[in-house]
Amino acid sequence: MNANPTAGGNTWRDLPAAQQPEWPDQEALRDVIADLESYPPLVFAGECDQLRARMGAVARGEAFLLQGGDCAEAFDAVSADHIRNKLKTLLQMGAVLTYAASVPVVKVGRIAGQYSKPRSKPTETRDGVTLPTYRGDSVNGFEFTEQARIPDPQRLKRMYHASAATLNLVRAFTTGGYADLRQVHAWNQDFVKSSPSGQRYEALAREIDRALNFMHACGTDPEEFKTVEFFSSHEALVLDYESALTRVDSRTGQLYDVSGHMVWIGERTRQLDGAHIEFAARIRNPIGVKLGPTSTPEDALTLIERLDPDREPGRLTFITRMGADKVRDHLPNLVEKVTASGAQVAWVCDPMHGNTFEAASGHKTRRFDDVLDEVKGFFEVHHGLGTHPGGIHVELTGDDVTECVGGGDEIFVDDLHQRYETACDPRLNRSQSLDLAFLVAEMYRGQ
Ligand SMILES: O=C[C@H](O)[C@H](O)COP(=O)(O)O
Ligand SMILES: C=C(OP(=O)(O)O)C(=O)O
Repeated sequence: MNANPTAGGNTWRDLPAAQQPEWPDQEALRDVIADLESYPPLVFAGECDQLRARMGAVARGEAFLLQGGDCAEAFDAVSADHIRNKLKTLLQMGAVLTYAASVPVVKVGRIAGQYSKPRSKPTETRDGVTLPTYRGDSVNGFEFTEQARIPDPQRLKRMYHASAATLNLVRAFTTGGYADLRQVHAWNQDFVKSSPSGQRYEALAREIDRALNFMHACGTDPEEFKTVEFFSSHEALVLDYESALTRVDSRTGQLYDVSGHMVWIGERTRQLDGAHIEFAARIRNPIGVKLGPTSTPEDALTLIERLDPDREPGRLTFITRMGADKVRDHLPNLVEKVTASGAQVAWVCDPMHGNTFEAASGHKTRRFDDVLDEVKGFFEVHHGLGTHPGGIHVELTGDDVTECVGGGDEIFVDDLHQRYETACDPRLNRSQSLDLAFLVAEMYRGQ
């Protein structure tokens, strides 16, 4: 695999690129880019192809996507505990969803690269002091000081190393026996037994138990339970980083962004004539595009033309994030028109980003019920149209934070300050995430 910026990975440079850091020292940036171009890939292009094939199954209605993780990963959270808790939560959710959906669940983390954030405003003001906004650990520091908020390109190298360390541990856990399905099920049984909210899922957990015993009795090779396929993803936001990690695949001569298996383009950077779509069009990774409530069917069709000209199921995923109050009105027209065009995209619901509000305490938060309601609306719309509700994309953590309100072990607005640890948007905590998985599972079975 060769770094070859002349092969087409840099064509975005001629176009307007939204949400890019204003690096104060261009020479330092150039040095960093040169270093990044010399680093080994974080993922292998063949793995990206594998994920594209899995996403093809999602697009055809034969699999379900579970994509989740932090809103913003942080360098100081690259620890065994944080990574393990997050992975454990995702695997537990995956086990419940697999049983309920009776189709393979493709598991993709917002992990090992989710270090850059698009922001609504370029500056932030506190107590009369105005500073540049925090744009993720890949760009500047969270601390509210003038020095910390200066974009520093050296952070792009820290992002690479933090991603490598995270991915290394994820690979070790998922292939080394930690993620054994029987172990994952035992964790779910613990959740059901020990948490007040878990108890309502006892019947489902018992059914899963019986299914595992049945497979065991039938002589299923226990080795098959031992490993799990898991992929990484992040928003391809800072294009200097993404293009420095874009390489020509020696097998095929095509370009891959080897910073992660899947990358997505966000709601704020999906301009049809902008740099991000141009960048995404050049690489062979599976691509996601966020679609908010202002997206039109024409936008969606143009995105398909640009990003999936060959109409290859699995290449393009639309991650809709309408808001619970809008999903039932806005989504049908998009899905109808795209389906009528003959394109086979995967449809995935992000029930987080359209449901954010500010509590009186000043904390950005989301109501668990709104999150659940958006997923419900998403399922309803797809059932109504006979299309496949392909998955969920969720901001979550495996830690017991207090960032979103509601859930079975209810968090109240007054609790938010207790463990509000996100660097950007509020995440579901461990128990809220498991709640969501069980409730989506019930939804799936209620179809
Ligand atoms: O995660 C998404 C965005 O980066 C985030 O919602 C932006 O937050 P802001 O509106 O506080 O800038
Ligand atoms: C920025 C994000 O979402 P959106 O682009 O949908 O606002 C995100 O998922 O981190």
